[in-house]
Amino acid sequence: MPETTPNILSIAGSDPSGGAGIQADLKSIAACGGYGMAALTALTAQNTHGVTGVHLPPADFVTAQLDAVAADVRVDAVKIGMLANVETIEAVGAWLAAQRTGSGPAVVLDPVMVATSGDRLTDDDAVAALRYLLSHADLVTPNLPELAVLLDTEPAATWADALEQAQRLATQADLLVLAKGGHLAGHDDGAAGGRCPDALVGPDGVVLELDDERVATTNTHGTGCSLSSAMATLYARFGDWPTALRAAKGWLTQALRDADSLDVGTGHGPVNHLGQLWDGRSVPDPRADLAHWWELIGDLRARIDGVWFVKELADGSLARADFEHYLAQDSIYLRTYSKVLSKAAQLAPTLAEQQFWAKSASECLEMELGLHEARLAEAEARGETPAGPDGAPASPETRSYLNHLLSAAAVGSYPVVAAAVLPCYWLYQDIGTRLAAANRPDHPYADWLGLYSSPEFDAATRQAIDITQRLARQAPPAEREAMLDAYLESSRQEMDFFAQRRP
Ligand SMILES: Nc1ncnc2c1ncn2[C@@H]1O[C@H](COP(=O)(O)OP(=O)(O)OP(=O)(O)O)[C@@H](O)[C@H]1O
Ligand SMILES: Cc1ncc(CO)c(N)n1
Repeated sequence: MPETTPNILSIAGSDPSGGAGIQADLKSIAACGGYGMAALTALTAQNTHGVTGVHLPPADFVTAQLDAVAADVRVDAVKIGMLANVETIEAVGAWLAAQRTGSGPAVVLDPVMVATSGDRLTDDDAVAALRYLLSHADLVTPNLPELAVLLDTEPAATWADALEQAQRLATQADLLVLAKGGHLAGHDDGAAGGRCPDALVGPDGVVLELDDERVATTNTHGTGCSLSSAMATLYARFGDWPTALRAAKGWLTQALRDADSLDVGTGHGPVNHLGQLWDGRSVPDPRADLAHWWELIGDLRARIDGVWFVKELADGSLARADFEHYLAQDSIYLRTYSKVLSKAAQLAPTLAEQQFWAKSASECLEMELGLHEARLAEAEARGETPAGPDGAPASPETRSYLNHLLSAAAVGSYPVVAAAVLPCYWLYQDIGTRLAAANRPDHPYADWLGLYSSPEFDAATRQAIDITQRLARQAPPAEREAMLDAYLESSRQEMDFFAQRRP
């Protein structure tokens, strides 16, 4: 593994049937790429039907376990589960307070109160102490009944209520809340076709909402334990909570899909924590996911639609002189962009990819000829001759975009070149779809807008995305970072290109 493996400490109770508690935590931590450690706060006698007994070690022995670990091991993140009574909560709180001076470990608190089976796992008088413990956590992961108890209110009946309650708790306790849809009313376990939303909510509202499928299984024992330890591990690996949630949710949903291939007990069985590893799949890194890259430029995409040129081209108010300036700059751009695509063809390891880039490079030149003809027509309409493609000077914006692409082509690897050329396909295709939709027979640029969207260009864009996606997944972290940097810079340049003004 190229990254340093993070050390994750679970402070939780034992479930001897292995589906929840520290047993679930250790499996989840391992599945998500961490080194798992566990300090026991409670022993439960438990199976897939419920809890039949609880035995608690003295609180100072919980402290002794925590001190032994901390005296020796760097702890990157802590997941806290079942804390059965006030003494244990206070012991863990005091230990956390000592750890969290300066840059201590990230802390995920799963405020376990009731098992999936309905059995109570926490004393009534411990609730106030748990509220106090929130001050030592970065993220709290209550299910809907626990969220309501922490706020001293009724459980949310709708997802909108749940988000509102989560924001209230985030504001009160000044931390992130992971609102979980597992208990959403009207969503019985096993119901097919339903959704199972989760959301990260901060004091200012929803940070990330994921609405995944609800897996039709009754084997959901320990999902809360598993999710919270996955969050601790993936945060330690990736360094931010939304990325951790994307990865954790994807992993957990698959572990639920794989759950029925286990045969553990006759009640609510466990999820299949390690099934993905057995199948040779580790938790995919969301930072290598191009859908995530696309979201990273969400603000920029929204701004492109508001750029004067795009707006005026769409509504037809664009001045002819501005249109001509754009045609001239686009000509210059395409000539060099075609060379960069040829570089991608030169670097491509397979015949299919070499052919794809070479064909794209050639199509760019055909498009350039089309632009040239359009400029001739514009100029002829005014009785002038336009500057030839080799004569028109590049604007500062055009030059800046091309310099970026040329430096990627000069020093970048094949994956970096692919990432650098991608936004020109993807953003153009995206804007083009909307521009083509704005077309009408009497539009002054009707012919032109008609060119903006074609099934061929859509297919080429899809292929460029697929190639880059495969390269991003295969790239080691440093190269993936370089790919993302090149992609983000090209996206900004694309925006500035559209926004440029005629001198
Ligand atoms: N049937 C399901 N399909 C997909 N995801 C599910 C399903 N049931 C629960 N989840 C997910 O499991 C996680 C835990 O949610 P839940 O609200 O059930 O927490 P919990 O009650 O703390 O769990 P536990 O069952 O361990 O007590 C959430 O990410 C939730 O979306
Ligand atoms: C030990 C333990 N911790 C947490 C839960 C919550 O699922 C459970 N059932 N058992």
